[in-house]
This record gives sequence, C-alpha cells and structure tokens, in this order.
Amino acid sequence: MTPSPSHPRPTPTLLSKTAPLPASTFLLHPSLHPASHFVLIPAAQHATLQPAPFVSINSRLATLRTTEHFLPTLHPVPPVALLSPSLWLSVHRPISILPSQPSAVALVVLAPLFPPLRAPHAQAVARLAAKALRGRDALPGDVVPVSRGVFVVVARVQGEGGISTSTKVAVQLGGAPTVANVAPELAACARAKWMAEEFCRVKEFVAELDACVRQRARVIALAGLEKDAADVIDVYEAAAPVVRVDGHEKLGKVGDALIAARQTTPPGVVVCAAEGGVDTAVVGLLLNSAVGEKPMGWHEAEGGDETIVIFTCEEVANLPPAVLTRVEAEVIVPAVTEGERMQAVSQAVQEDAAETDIQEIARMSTGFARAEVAGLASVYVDSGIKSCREAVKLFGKGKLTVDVGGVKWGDIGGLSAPKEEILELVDLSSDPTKGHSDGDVVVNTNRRVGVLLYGPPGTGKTLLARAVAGECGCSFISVKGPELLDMYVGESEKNVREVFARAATAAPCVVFFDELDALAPARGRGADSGGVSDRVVSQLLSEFDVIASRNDVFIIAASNRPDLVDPGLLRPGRLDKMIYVSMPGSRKEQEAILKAQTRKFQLKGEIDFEEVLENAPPPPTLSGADLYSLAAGAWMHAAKELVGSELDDEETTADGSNSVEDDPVELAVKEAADWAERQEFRREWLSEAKADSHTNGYAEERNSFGNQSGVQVSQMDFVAAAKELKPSLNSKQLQEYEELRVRIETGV
Ligand SMILES: Nc1ncnc2c1ncn2[C@@H]1O[C@H](COP(=O)(O)OP(=O)(O)OP(=O)(O)O)[C@@H](O)[C@H]1O
Repeated sequence: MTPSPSHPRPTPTLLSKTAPLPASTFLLHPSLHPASHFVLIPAAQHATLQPAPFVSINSRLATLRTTEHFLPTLHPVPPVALLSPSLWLSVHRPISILPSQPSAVALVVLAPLFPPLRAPHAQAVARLAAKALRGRDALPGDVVPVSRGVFVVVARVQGEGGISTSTKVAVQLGGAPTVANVAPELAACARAKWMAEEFCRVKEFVAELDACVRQRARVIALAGLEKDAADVIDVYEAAAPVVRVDGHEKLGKVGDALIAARQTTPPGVVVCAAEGGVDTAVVGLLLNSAVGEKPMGWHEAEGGDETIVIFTCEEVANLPPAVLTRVEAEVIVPAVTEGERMQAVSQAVQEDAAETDIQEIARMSTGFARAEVAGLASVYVDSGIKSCREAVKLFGKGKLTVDVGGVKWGDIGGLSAPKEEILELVDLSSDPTKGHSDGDVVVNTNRRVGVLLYGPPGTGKTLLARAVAGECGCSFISVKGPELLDMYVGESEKNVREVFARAATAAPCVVFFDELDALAPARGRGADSGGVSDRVVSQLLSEFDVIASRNDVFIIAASNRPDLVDPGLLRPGRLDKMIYVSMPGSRKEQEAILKAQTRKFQLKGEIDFEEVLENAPPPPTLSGADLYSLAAGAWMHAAKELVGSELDDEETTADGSNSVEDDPVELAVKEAADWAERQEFRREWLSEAKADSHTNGYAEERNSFGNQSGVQVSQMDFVAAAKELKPSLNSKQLQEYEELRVRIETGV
C-alpha cells in the first residue's frame, strides 16, 4: 500500500512479545480503546482459522479461547470479526463503505462487550455504521456514535499492500487514542456513562480513586477482578487522562508512557496491570517516576511532575514486594453480588423484562464481572432471554463460566461408595434451616480443601463433581488442567489465580480440576524447560491454603494418574482424600447406570435391562461412558426405525401438511443426525481416553432424548445397540488401573 500523502505512514507497531506475528494477521493497537486488545484477521483467513494466530496483548488466554470459539459462529458474515474479552469488534467491508480511501482506512465497529454478534446482528450494526458515516469525509480517529453503546472508530490501516494482502501489518489509530481526546462528546455517551448508570457502585470506586489521586497518593493499588478494575479505570478515564502500560512491556515503551503521562494537563496517571506479574525493571522505573525521577529520554525542557502510578491486581497482597511497601492508597472493587446484578439488569432492561427473566439473567451471570453482566442485559434488550442463554453458553466455551444447578444424584447410576464418601466431606445437611433448593446452602467441608477422584476414564468422575454442586445448590466451575498452561511467563500462574478469584466471586462453589496430573505434576522432575509446572504447583498450593480458611469453596480434582500428581498437593489439609471411581463391576451396577441414563427416554413397553446387558461385553469392561454410548445407540436405532416407517406413511397423511417444525418425522431425522454426529465425537473421545467433561450438555442431551420427537425406544433397539457396543478399555488397561488403586490404597 502506498501511504496517502495526508496520512504519513507511522512505524508499524509490533505488539507480540515473543513469537513473530503470523503472516496476514492485522493487529490493532491496544490504545484504540482502553479495555481492548484484539487481533484483526483478513477475511480470506476465515475459513482456515486456527487458534494459533490469535495473539492478544494482555489477556492472551482469554482471547485465544474466545476467538477460537466465537469466530466460527460469525462466519461468513462479517468479513472480519474481532473480539476481546470485553469488547466486540467487527470490521465491515471498509473498501465498499469508504471508497475514497480504500486501503488506508478501516471501519471498526465497537459493540459493547460480549453479546455474540451473530451474523444478522453484525450486519445490522454494520448497516448502522455505514449510515452514520454516509456523506462524511471520515478520517482516522473519528468516532461516530451509531446507537446506544455502539460506536464506530475509523482506524488507519498501515502496511504493505493494505488490508487485502497477507503481509504482517500493524494497525494504528491515526489520531490520539483516548476516549477523552479522540471525541470529548463521546466521553459521556460511551462506556463510562453506561457503566456508571448500570452499576451505581462503580461511581463510588471511581470517586474513591479520584480522591486518592487528588491527595497525590503516588502509588495506588486498585484490587478486584481484572475486568472490574479495568472498568473502573475506564470510567475514571473519562475524567482524567490515563496512560496504560503492560507489566512486561519493554522499558523504552514504559518510559514513553511515563513521558506521555507527565505531558498531559493535569498530569496523567499511569496504570499498570499487575495480574500477570510485573518485571522488576518496569517496577523500578514506575516507582522512580512516582518520586520524581525522570524516565529515560526525558528532556528537562518538557517539564512535568512526578507521576501517579496505579497498579491493578486481584489482591493487593499479590503485588510485588517492592510495590507493596510503597502502596500509599488502596481501592478495593469487590465482586458483584447477586443483588447488584439483579439491580443492574432491571435498570438496563427497564420495563421490557419479566421479573423471572431478570432473575434468570442475574443467576446465569454468577461470577461475571460488572461489564459482562451489563453486556448480558443488553443482549436481552436486543434479542430476548433465549439469546441470553445462548450467549452464556457460547461465552462459557471460551472462559471460565459458572454453572448453577444441572446434574443431580438421580442422573448418576451406581457409584454409591464414592458418592457416600464425598457426602461425608461435603455435608449437605449441615444447616437444617437452609434447604438445598434455594441455592443458599452453606457447604460444610469439614475444613477439607477438597478431594481427588481417580480411576479409569469415563467412569463418571466429572459427573460426580457436577452432582455435588447440583445437589448443594452451589455454583460449579470446571477447569481442564492443561487449559490453564500457557507458554508465556507468568500466564499459567495467572490463569490459576483467575480460577480461584472466580470461585470466590461465585461462592458457595465447587471447583473441578480435571486432569490434575497434567496441570500439577511432581515438582523438580524437570519435565518442562521453564519450570512452569513447578510455579503452577506453588501457585495452587498457595491458593489451596487460602481456600482452607474459607468454607464456601470446595475443590474436586480428577486424574487418571494420581501417582504423577505433586505430593505437596496431596498432603493433609489439601487434597488429602483420594477416592477411587471404579468401572461398574457387576451387571447390577451396569443396569443402574443404564437406567439413570435412560430416565428421560420414551420407552416402548417395559425394558428388561438385564437381558439387554447380557448382549453387551461383560463387567467390568464397560465404563459409564460406554453405557451412555449404548443408550444413545438404542435411541438412534429407534429413531431410524421411526423415520423409515413414517416415510412409508407420508403419502397417506390426511391434510398433506409437511411443516418441518411440527413434523415429528423431521424432528426425529434431525435429532438422529445430531446424535450420529455426537456419537462419532464420543467414539473419538473415548478412544483417545481423554474425555471432555462433556457434561456441559449433559442435561440437555438427556432432555433431547425425551422431548417431543416421538421416538420410543424398545427392548429390540437396546439389544441391537448392546450387540454393537465395544468397550473402550482392554483388560490390560483395566489391570493397570487396578494395580494403581492397590498401590495408592496400600501406600506402597
Ligand atoms: N455412573 C454413571 N451414571 C450415569 N452416567 C455415567 C456414569 N458414569 C459415566 N457416565 C456417562 O459417561 C459420560 C462421561 O463421564 P465423565 O466425564 O464423568 O467421566 P470421567 O470419569 O470424568 O472421565 P475422564 O477421566 O476421562 O475425565 C458422562 O457424561 C455420562 O454420560
């Protein structure tokens, strides 16, 4: 691309800290919007999106996961879709909208928060944006409001060949970056006002922060969930200039930021995100600047005062010791309570909502940050409660979400021994005045941090953990160990901290760590080069110690190889109780599981499960997950039969109607197809012996068996499925698990 003479090309800014940016990735400068970190991807890449190219600047993990899950839902419209954990962003056909500056200007639509910009929604936003800009000579840096909470930023795209090539390009705002100086009139209309309106208490924290700044407290700690803290800063920024630095940024960049902060009137504050740790040199530079030391590159003639530095963190105690000793003021932003969520949601939706919907939104947003709750409320205003449910489901794939309710004991067959053992630890009836159903149960954990479930894959460990939460009326957070690991320094520990911070906000809560051996292998084995695992284990230990002092968070961990888990985690006061979850060892147990799994089936006559199981491989070769395959197989069999016979009858239908929506045959075909897909997935999943908890959709799957599809499952269907069933573990593997159990129980 040849730079236009009126907009000389700035030096591209490379934002990746380590790995070179993948070709054809467009980066947006983080200063585009205070809370933003996003990646811009050319349309051509949509079809082949891989998680790897998504590199975010601050919340790498969150962005990685969210983009991975969301982008496919946006395809094929709009041509480029972007998001960050807290902002949605869609670039809509810059070339056709702005023909006069085809390669130099991109149209960036910032939509608030995480509502899933489904294709029609994105198109609507883009249409609005085009309308707002029509007839205007849009310049880089222009910000145009198009509707409540949605505005357009015209960003400048720089780089060889412009937006259509596959060259590495950085995107920078042509103008100054902050809300305050890009468009003063917007300071009132955008995020600040919106947050302050919907969460009145945000104003309190901003006022507190402002008081600290006015008293010239030079080092301030702002503690709270990362996003909540970011929101307070956003609102504060509407009143005073804020300059942001990353705790691991190069010193030169931090120096530039300090100079920029001193040059504004009044002198700006520097905000440093400290969640992922802060480099010692950066700490030194920031603290020096707070006592008037001049940053590098500083010219006396430029004047300026000492700087006020705000460190944002989850807990003040987590700040580096050098910072801790210098903190002059603290502002704590507590997690948002259910009452606050209710209030915020009802304010946002005003008279549009039924009381029950408001309650449901407040409940489904358990553990969300303030901005996320507000985002969910705006989804409701735009598209109703159903979209909210979908949004939460989609959102949950990309980050830690909190489930409430869900699996009950009745969904579990057999496993009575582990069930009882867990019940002893989590005393559900500890407070007789509080029923289980009101979601207000105090979990008496007998001062145990948690338990470790171990055993062969597919035996129901995840299910048990979910049922504990479901029966207690607690929230449930499920984490797959390896997902927390990150190649970047400090990120894995940060992810662990995030899990516990989320658990604290969602308490009472059960946190489930699957594949603990992968997350926390024995320290000192040197299996990983950078000692990441060792640091993760240390972080887990310190979080467990914090959990031990409260009785409303309970950890359930699961592993197929508990012998590989770091022994420190299994010491008294931590996960000192290990419970073996075995394969169903008798026909009776198999039968109980199958019965639980087919509870919602429409059965044709009485089913003799004993006879069904006689046609299946003998115990103990079938896991609960294998039996689930049997149940699903039987349903499929019945659905196919139904489809066949109904098709034969089709021509004789009285009114000749063929509505897909009402037609049980069509429904059955659809469900059968869905099931075929799930079955395929399940088979792969079993063969790899690394079960996805899969129980997210557990209740829904069960319900889909029983819904109005008209599929009735007969004895014959079950027998046919049983005959086809193949166990997922062979006898050698079973033997190995048995030996492991003996080794652990006898301590040999
Ligand atoms: N006792 C059981 N009762 C009912 N369903 C079961 C039972 N055990 C397993 N299942 C079924 O198997 C599926 C997989 O179970 P789950 O994910 O809980 O196994 P897991 O032991 O956690 O596996 P992994 O060790 O591979 O993580 C569940 O979704 C459920 O459908």
